[in-house]
Amino acid sequence: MRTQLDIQNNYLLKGHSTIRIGGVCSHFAEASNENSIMEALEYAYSKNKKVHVIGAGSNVLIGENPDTFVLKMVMRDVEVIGEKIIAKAGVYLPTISRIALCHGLTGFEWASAIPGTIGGAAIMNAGAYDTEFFDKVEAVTGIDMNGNKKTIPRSDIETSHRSSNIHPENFIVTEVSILLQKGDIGKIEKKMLEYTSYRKRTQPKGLTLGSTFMQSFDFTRGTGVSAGYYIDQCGLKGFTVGGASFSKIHANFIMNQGGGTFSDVLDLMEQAYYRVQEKFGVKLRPEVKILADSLLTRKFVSN
Ligand SMILES: NC(=O)C1=CN([C@@H]2O[C@H](COP(=O)(O)OP(=O)(O)OC[C@H]3O[C@@H](n4cnc5c(N)ncnc54)[C@H](OP(=O)(O)O)[C@@H]3O)[C@@H](O)[C@H]2O)C=CC1
Ligand SMILES: C=C(O[C@H]1[C@H](O)[C@@H](CO)O[C@H](OP(=O)(O)OP(=O)(O)OC[C@H]2O[C@@H](n3ccc(=O)[nH]c3=O)[C@H](O)[C@@H]2O)[C@@H]1NC(C)=O)C(=O)O
Repeated sequence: MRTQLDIQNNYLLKGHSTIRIGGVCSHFAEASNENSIMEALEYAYSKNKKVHVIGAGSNVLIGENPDTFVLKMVMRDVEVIGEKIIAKAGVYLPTISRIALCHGLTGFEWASAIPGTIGGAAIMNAGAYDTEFFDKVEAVTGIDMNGNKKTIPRSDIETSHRSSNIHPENFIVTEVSILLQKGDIGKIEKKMLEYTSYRKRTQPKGLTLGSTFMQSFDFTRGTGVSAGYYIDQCGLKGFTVGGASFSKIHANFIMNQGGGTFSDVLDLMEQAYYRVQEKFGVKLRPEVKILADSLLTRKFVSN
């Protein structure tokens, strides 16, 4: 019998999401290498459970008691070869920005205060300040749900706003190769400070999942429009359900004010979805990933 992986039953997930909401999953383990991923897949298959991967949990809203195997990526090695940085999936984005700065490499300044991991960023095509994760990616390596290892070159990866054709239900990202350019250390640091300062001015601190909904494309203006703009225009800043509210600083951020629940957050999302649709005819699309067994009563999630 294989014993390397420490699998825990009936595990409380709350601490693994940055909004600090979430119930008990049937199985939980931390993957520190590829073997542990293989072992988790085998075990989940034997128990007929789906595997859900989490990184920093900065974008995942966790339901009451998901009957699933949650695998947290804690693979955190980083290698720098010339202008290339090869990072394991559990490495935090700001760590890469700081390593790039130390090596005088430019192109990853945008991520210096983004609270996610490389793996989460690859699945979601993370981005900020008109830059996207895949702008600097050379290849993504991972393991499919049958246990096969595969490296996907950037040329085979299709991306759009906050999405790529790498889907977590088929593929667990283990490593990303990022190609940057030599730059001026002073300029790199200045850019990082500017981004961090913009973030501090425009986004709230606290228990949140960052942007709740994606930007919507405005065809007349030919640009993406912040969901925060639409939600704000509907007068929802500060609007509260139970222990959760829309931030007074940025309307697209839902804050857990203490004691907020999964259903409080879904109720807020529902309010925003229907009010924005009524006022602007725009259908907001959730940016947050929802880890829950059933959402059949919440039609807005799949609209
Ligand atoms: N621009 C900004 O200001 C912010 C951006 N973000 C971005 O949101 C993303 C969240 O990152 P993170 O907190 O680590 O992710 P999460 O832990 O929140 O996971 C989000 C989803 O991504 C999938 N996932 C995560 N890691 C992996 C992996 N290694 N392999 C396969 N699937 C994976 C999972 O899908 P499943 O459950 O289906 O398995 C999970 O539900 C990042 O892209 C981050 O940059 C977050 C906050 C602010
Ligand atoms: C926070 C995230 O990413 C953020 C990223 O940090 C910022 C900065 O570049 O740009 C996106 O937000 P965003 O579209 O809301 O951009 P912001 O710069 O915050 O806001 C744009 C504009 O919307 C308007 N706005 C925003 C919030 C608000 O309450 N009211 C309002 O009117 C303002 O005009 C503001 O100038 C990303 N979100 C998405 C879904 O693209 C995340 O992914 O979790």
